Amino acid sequence: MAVFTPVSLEDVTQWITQFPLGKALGLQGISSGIENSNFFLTTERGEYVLTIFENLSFEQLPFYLKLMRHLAGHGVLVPDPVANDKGELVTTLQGKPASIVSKLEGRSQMAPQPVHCAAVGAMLARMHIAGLDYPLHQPNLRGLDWWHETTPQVLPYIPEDKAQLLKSEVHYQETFAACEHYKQLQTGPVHADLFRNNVMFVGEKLTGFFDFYFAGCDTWLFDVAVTVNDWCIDLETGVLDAARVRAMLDAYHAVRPFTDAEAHAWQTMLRAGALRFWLSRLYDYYMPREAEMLTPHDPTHFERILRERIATPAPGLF
Ligand SMILES: Nc1ncnc2c1ncn2[C@@H]1O[C@H](COP(=O)(O)OP(=O)(O)OP(=O)(O)O)[C@@H](O)[C@H]1O
Ligand SMILES: N[C@@H](CCO)C(=O)O
Repeated sequence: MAVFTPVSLEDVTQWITQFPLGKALGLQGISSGIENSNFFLTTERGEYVLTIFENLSFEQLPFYLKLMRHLAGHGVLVPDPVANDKGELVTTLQGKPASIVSKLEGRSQMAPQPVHCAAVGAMLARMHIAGLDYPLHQPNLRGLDWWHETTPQVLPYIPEDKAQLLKSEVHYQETFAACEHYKQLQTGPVHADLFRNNVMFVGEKLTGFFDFYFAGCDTWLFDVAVTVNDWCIDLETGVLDAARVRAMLDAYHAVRPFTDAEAHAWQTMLRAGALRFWLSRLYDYYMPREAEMLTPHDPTHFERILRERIATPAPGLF
């Protein structure tokens, strides 16, 4: 159940007149998702997704929605937000911030093959390049500073061996982030949460990336690491599947070649990608916020991935 704020077709009849979408013909709550209230919205102009934001504020939302608008305008396949008659992408519905975006065709590919990983890698590289001239800046709010301040909050809840690993990995990442190699890494807007459930496919054809609400400015390589850590693994063990890794990295590299600095940082960045989600899952598990944690994600999945990345070198970037 992921409709926290109920909305009926009647509720949107008047509201929708501010958008160039004609009349609302149908509204259907979407059951998956745990952050926001989402609805499929049918209008005289076509199919859309209406989102009511349960946690993000009016001040925070323009970074994400304008980024989607910018990327869509540069030919990257993402939901395109619809502006109202005042040019606003975020408006008020049921007293909360709300937006309408185009509906992507297809469904998530939860058992990806190399062909799907290649499509994701190529689109990710296109997205990074398209973001270069995006004028707004917001740091990755789940980046190094957040790891630093969140680690002490979860330490009291976890056993000693996990606490040691967490502390030493945060220290390792902070040390790396201070070095010259790290400073040479290309940065810009990144998705930062490009898991299998945030990409749509029709068969082998990628139709779009969505759920940009963890996006922020960070190294491009961090985005690649997060994506590889989800798309190219055996879900039981966290072990990388060489064929899927190769397909994703080669497709990315063909669009935007990796640099030597990135090759140097790659193994560390895969660890960073695992640490980020281990920590956020620990945090959500031990300190759940009311609406969100209907089904907390399993933190040990990313602890396993982190241990595996430390123990076994991954295939190189190129
Ligand atoms: N633009 C879109 N086009 C097609 N379907 C969409 C679109 N946006 C969302 N959906 C559908 O709605 C579901 C929930 O969306 P989403 O994953 O963004 O939920 P959420 O609650 O915001 O976030 P989370 O994934 O963190 O729980 C998706 O799994 C997808 O099926
Ligand atoms: N992708 C995140 C959830 C937030 O979208 C996770 O698996 O922990």
